[in-house]
Amino acid sequence: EPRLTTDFYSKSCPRFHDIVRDTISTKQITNPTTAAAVLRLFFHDCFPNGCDASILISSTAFNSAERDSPINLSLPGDGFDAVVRAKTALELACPNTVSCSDIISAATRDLLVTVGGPHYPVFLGRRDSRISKASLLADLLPLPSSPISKTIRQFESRGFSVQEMVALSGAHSIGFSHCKEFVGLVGRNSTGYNPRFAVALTKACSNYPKDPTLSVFNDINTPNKFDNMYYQNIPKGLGLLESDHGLYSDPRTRPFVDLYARDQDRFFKDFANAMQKLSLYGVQTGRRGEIRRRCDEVN
Ligand code: HEM
Ligand SMILES: [Ca+2]
Repeated sequence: EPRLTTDFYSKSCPRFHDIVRDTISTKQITNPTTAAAVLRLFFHDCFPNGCDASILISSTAFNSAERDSPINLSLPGDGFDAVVRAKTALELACPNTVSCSDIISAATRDLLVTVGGPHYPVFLGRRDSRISKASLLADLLPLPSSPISKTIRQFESRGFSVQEMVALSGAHSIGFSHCKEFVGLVGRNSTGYNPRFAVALTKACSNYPKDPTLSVFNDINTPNKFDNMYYQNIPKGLGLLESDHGLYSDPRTRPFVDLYARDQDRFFKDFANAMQKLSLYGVQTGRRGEIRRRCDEVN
């Protein structure tokens, strides 16, 4: 099995990195929600069944694809659009050469850097899947309402430690969540929400049954900056999702929340390593898979 390398396109597409960086930074400037959109797209592509761009395939009359499974319906169009733009530019420069899955990984890293996150090397040479089925996705991604033990098991079964899970959750330092993902639990006493924050959230979401697009920043203090504020918020009851609070009520995860809250360098280091590890999870190389011509359909 060939291994991924950082210089995979150095001969076949020498401008690969420049083209990805240029397209996504233009997109991020016109639409600042792009970074979070692509980061979540990356997670939802890689975590269930490996980084193979299966998330980008559109459904057909004969196949309901991953992106149409309920958990993926809230993935913002800007994430898909950013990848498609980079693919279009890359097909002009180096036709039939660059996989959509490599674009997702490189774009995620570049966008993280534009919002203040750590830089890490991106290994390349992934091939794209020929299969994308909504039905195969059931229960493979964590839900905010999942018991933390279940989420830990999901990460451990893919080789990720509890510490890596907590570090990756720092992705919620940027982006937003729709009201329906958290509002049901906000008013209950048993949960970890700061009472004033709970009142503000209830108010912000009061019209959500009529307006399902209503949403709230994941990190109320620095919503557009990738930093360790997410971990500083949680002990104060300012985490948005029940799964964010959950990291503080469980003795297995709590020490890492405290560690990352006081040490941003340590968070960046562990996050970068865990992102690299996730970007290699379940990849297809060599003769497996294909280089998709269009990211939204198999060749
Ligand atoms: C650990 C369990 C996790 C749970 C339960 C969870 C759940 C969620 C939910 C419910 C949303 C809101 C989606 C919406 O309403 O549109 C969200 C947003 C987000 N998640 Fe997670 N997530 C988890 C881990 C991760 C990881 C590991 C990453 C990336 C490495 C990630 C990246 C994101 C990003 C960037 C957003 C914001 C998306 C946007 O602004 O468009 N999440 N997550
Ligand atoms: Ca932040």
